[in-house]
Amino acid sequence: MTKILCIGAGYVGGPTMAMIAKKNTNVQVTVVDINQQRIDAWNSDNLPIYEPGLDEVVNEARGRNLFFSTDVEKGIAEADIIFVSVNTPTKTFGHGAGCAADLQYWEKCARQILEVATSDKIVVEKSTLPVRTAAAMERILNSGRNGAHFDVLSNPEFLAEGTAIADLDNPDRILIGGHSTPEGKKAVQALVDVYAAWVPQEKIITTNLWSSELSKLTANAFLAQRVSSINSISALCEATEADVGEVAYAIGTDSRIGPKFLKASVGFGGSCFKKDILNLVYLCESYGLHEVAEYWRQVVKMNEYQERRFVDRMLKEMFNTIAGKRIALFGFAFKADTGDTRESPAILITRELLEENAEVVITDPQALKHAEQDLADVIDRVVFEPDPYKAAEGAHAVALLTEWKEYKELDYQKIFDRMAQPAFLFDGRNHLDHQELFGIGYNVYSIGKAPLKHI
Ligand SMILES: NC(=O)C1=CN([C@@H]2O[C@H](COP(=O)(O)OP(=O)(O)OC[C@H]3O[C@@H](n4cnc5c(N)ncnc54)[C@H](O)[C@@H]3O)[C@@H](O)[C@H]2O)C=CC1
Ligand SMILES: O=C(O)[C@H]1O[C@H](OP(=O)(O)OP(=O)(O)OC[C@H]2O[C@@H](n3ccc(=O)[nH]c3=O)[C@H](O)[C@@H]2O)[C@H](O)[C@@H](O)[C@@H]1O
Repeated sequence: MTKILCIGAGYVGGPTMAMIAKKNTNVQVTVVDINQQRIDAWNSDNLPIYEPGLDEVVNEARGRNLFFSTDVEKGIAEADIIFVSVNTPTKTFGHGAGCAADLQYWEKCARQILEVATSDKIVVEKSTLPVRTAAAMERILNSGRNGAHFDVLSNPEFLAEGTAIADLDNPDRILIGGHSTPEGKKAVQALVDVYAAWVPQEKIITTNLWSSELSKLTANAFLAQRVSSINSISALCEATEADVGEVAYAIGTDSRIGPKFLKASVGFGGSCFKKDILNLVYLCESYGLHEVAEYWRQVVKMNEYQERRFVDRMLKEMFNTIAGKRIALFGFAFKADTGDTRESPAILITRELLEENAEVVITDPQALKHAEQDLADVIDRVVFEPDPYKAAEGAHAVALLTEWKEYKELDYQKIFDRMAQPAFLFDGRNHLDHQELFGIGYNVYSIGKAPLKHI
């Protein structure tokens, strides 16, 4: 029986391995992590991440051919294929701080594999990494003296949070990068076989290692660029009374542009877009490609502009002062259907509102625990309220920051009746029915559209 190990039981490692185990009943899959609490949660009914459909997949495979453990060494010793899916955050210190990828967790794993392994292994980069990381990994792994041989593959993950299970079940493609040597090809084929259990062969793309590594950074950069592009146009729409939704629809019907990822918003968040673009920027800089670096850096700059612009607009429209005013933030997660708040625009927006001495109340159906951690240093200045009606009680403004479905279904008349007047609603996701809200009496401000105001 083939044994697969995954090091790192996070947003990628957990769901991805659960799907591999579900689809390959003849393969034993173990997911390990140094975080005991996380592993305990994976072994409980209360999984450590919120992801629609995840419970069912885990329940089907866990205990059968899917196991979660903190015994990293045992896992390494027994495995034939080792996925490494540890975090690769932006470096916060030393050379490349604020831009380069921090590879310390990855390298620690490589060294631990080298230390423990006594038989040949295929080591798969699942984490998102700078181009040519595999070369460094190969050098570390194959520096051992116990005769074990390691083939390094790149197999980046393209799932999006909130739709991880659907993305894993029916991926647009699986990308596997490897060497074209006989051993390299054999390793690639072993990984192709794992995915071929449910993914059609024509969707499994094999490339050289460097193309695979670079494709992951490029895919995220292109996706984020689309969001920044439409957000830049949203600013122009607000200045000209064009409607960004109409513009996005009109351009998206061009089959060369396509309709996806053109939703103007308060800004993109998530653990990866910013990190991966900065990683790309750093790589370009280190190869002396300064113009290319600057081109991509602008995508991140535009996103920061969009986040700040949202707060500036709130301030301006609420008579240039929000000091002492209660502002209810509807949603803190970086997108709907996840409890994840990493790089959520809500973090910067909360902090900017606090700078203006506003009284901030945060509500979110899944992300309040993470919100409390993100705002630990200002926790006594923020109220966390699971009930959106209570959050909005006495508020001068509601700002919708996450497009949770439940926010469409609230009774906005009831909310309006309990708010301070004039009542403001800032829809950072263009998620609600603005005409209806205006009819109730709200002053409605959305992204890239003319405001609907009574005052
Ligand atoms: N979150 C997402 O939607 C996506 C993330 N990625 C990439 O996947 C990688 C992982 O991301 P996430 O799962 O979000 O990170 P995460 O932070 O949720 O999980 C990483 C896990 O690795 C564990 N870990 C770190 N060092 C370890 C070690 N030496 N031994 C055992 N466990 C160790 C940590 O304790 C943590 O639980 C990153 O490179 C990210 O860029 C790629 C596609 C999607
Ligand atoms: O490498 C990663 O981590 C992943 O990053 C993104 O996935 P994710 O960040 O989970 O979520 P997205 O759906 O891409 O949304 C990212 C951000 O962009 C925002 N967004 C997205 C689309 C859009 O039209 N407008 C918009 O503002 C979302 O609200 C969210 O804040 C990519 O979509 C995945 O393919 C990739 O695997």
